[in-house]
Amino acid sequence: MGTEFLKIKESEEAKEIISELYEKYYTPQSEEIDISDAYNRVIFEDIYSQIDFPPFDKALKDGFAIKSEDSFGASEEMPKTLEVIDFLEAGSITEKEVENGKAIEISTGAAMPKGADAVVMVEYCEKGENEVNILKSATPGLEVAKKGSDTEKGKLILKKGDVLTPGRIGVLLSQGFETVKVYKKPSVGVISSGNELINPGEELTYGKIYDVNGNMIKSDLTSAGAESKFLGIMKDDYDEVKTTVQNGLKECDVLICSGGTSAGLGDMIKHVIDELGEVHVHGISIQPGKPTIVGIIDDKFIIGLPGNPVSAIMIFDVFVKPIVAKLAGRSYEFEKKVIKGQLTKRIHSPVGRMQYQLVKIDGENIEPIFKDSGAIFSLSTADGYVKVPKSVELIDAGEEVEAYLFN
Ligand SMILES: Nc1nc2c(c(=O)[nH]1)N[C@H]1C(S)=C(S)[C@@H](COP(=O)(O)OP(=O)(O)OC[C@H]3O[C@@H](n4cnc5c(N)ncnc54)[C@H](O)[C@@H]3O)O[C@H]1N2
Ligand code: MOO
Repeated sequence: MGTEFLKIKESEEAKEIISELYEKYYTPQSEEIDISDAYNRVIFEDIYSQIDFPPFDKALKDGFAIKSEDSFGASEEMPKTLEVIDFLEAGSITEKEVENGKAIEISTGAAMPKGADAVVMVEYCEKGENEVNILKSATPGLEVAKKGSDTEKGKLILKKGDVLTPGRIGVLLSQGFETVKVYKKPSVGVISSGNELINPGEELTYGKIYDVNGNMIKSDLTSAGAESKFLGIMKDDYDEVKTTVQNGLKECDVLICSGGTSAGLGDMIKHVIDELGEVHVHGISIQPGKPTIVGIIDDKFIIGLPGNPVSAIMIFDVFVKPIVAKLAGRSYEFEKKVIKGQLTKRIHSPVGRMQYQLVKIDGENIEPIFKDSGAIFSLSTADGYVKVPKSVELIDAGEEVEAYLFN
């Protein structure tokens, strides 16, 4: 088996290759789901209002529906007295019409009766047996929501790509939608590889370590909008890697492996992809994450993340998450925010590799905290990273840098 990297790619070149492969092999899919399951899903096509909302002129307060002109000049000292001819609850209707000198008692949410153009709140009325004293003058339209005043039939109410928040689900419910067409969540499988890896709950014997990458990457995939599955740990055994990869690809749109990507004896992923498909990237000129692999098998992405957890999550965040998010309809949510500040400590970076230096941010202070690619605790305290260009060996404390924030 060969042990050499393919030609190492620059970071931007690798991104372009990934993006071209995405365009060639992937198209976002949709599915119709029940509105009760719609929370946090992404709308697949523009949605137009099917009805006016509110669908009728609606009373906004409990009180009396009147002709506003009948109340002009009314006050506590000089109330206007009107005959009460009916009572309207929300959901009920009446054939009676409000004429001059008449009123209909009305509940919040009821349809306005014919003839009335205002509601006087019950607080400004004195109710008698069959009549009511109006104690305050009402303007036309007072305490009435006109039909279609919130949204008119045929108006664009939600756009393709909108994430379904409770408020947006509320809009769909007000329009009577039972189902909604959303982006189908891409199914993405994660596999960890390495003879040294053990599952949580297993005894930690000498030389073994707990698997970090599997469920760490799975959780980040969930945040990108994927249906993510951890498919377990595989040993550094060619046949086991091959079978696990083949089975994973049957049930997933994208398969992500970690570990076994570099040039060592136990590093099988590249050879398996060579046999089953094609390796498009092996090696990116960045730190951490140099041994990254991008391949295609059966028209699907197979990604080999470096085993070191910091490298794995950084490579996932920079190169893989954006395409998964795009397939899930949420790419724009993962555009990186950039802030400027001063470095608190000097950064050393390897010449010839772009470095993604983990940083902690405190106001204008940007503190480099990258130790090594296996130091998971430093990752847990990082707010983002600073990109150190490959030609730069050192950035001094006090210099201004740009930090890219994790989402
Ligand atoms: N001769 C060379 N050796 C290495 C190179 C190189 O270019 N030439 N690159 C180094 C770099 S950089 C990295 S990063 C690592 C990545 O290699 P692999 O992807 O083959 O990863 P492993 O060797 O399997 O593991 C590396 C390290 O990470 C730990 N690990 C692996 N998987 C997990 C996991 N799921 N959870 C937690 N920790 C994990 C593993 O135990 C090792 O300590 O290669 C260098 N070598
Ligand atoms: O890419 Mo490795 O991640 O430098 O440690």
